[in-house]
Amino acid sequence: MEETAKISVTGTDSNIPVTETWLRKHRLIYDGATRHPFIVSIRDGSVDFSSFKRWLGQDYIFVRSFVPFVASILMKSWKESTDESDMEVILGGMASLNDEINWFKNEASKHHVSLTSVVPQNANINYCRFLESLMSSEIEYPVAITAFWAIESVYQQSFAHCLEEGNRVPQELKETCERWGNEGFGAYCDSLRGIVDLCLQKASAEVTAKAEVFFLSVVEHEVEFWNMSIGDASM
Ligand SMILES: Cc1ncc(CNC=O)c(N)n1
Repeated sequence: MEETAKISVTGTDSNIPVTETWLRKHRLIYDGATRHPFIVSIRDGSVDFSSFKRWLGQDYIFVRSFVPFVASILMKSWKESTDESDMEVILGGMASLNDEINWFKNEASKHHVSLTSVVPQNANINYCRFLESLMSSEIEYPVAITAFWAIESVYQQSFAHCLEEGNRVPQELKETCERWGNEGFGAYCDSLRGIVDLCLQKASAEVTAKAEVFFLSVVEHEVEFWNMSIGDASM
């Protein structure tokens, strides 16, 4: 009882960081993204390789749209952030995307996936459109950085879950899991989370409420993205 009484609905309780209140409040939907059947199948080794290849090709397209999105966050942090170190965290994220694009090309050739002939599927198109809408100058920095943290953290938690004790990840997919599930990427996500919590501590209730809506949208888009990867017919 004590515990629940402390949870603030608006996220303005200064004792509990906003991201913590959201993760408690939206636990089920969040776990739906980080424990999706596609992720579970990678973890237990039952993954269908055609699903993996589909994911690989689609995610390459997503990551290419993600780069200008991160660039727009960098711009917003330069204009709107009160903390100089934000820019360095975001820049670090951008730098790793450069490496990531090369990794995708290399991985695709290993699995005989032709990246130039991948046709973006609906879930991907919708997600990329969503990213583009967040690049608008109308979107406040705290809202945009919230979405950014959520996007990175769903991948980090999903792939870190694959690497947990007792996993049966196929050899060919270990590197993929390591890419987002490694400790360094975890620390980077924690830094982003810290930025979000600090930003929202200072933000208005209106901006905080808007950030929560976008947090949930990210989680929903991530679920749709995994659904698309396993070839869900409803896509
Ligand atoms: C659909 C999706 N969400 C998050 C990430 C992780 N961020 C950058 O790589 C990703 N690659 N793809």
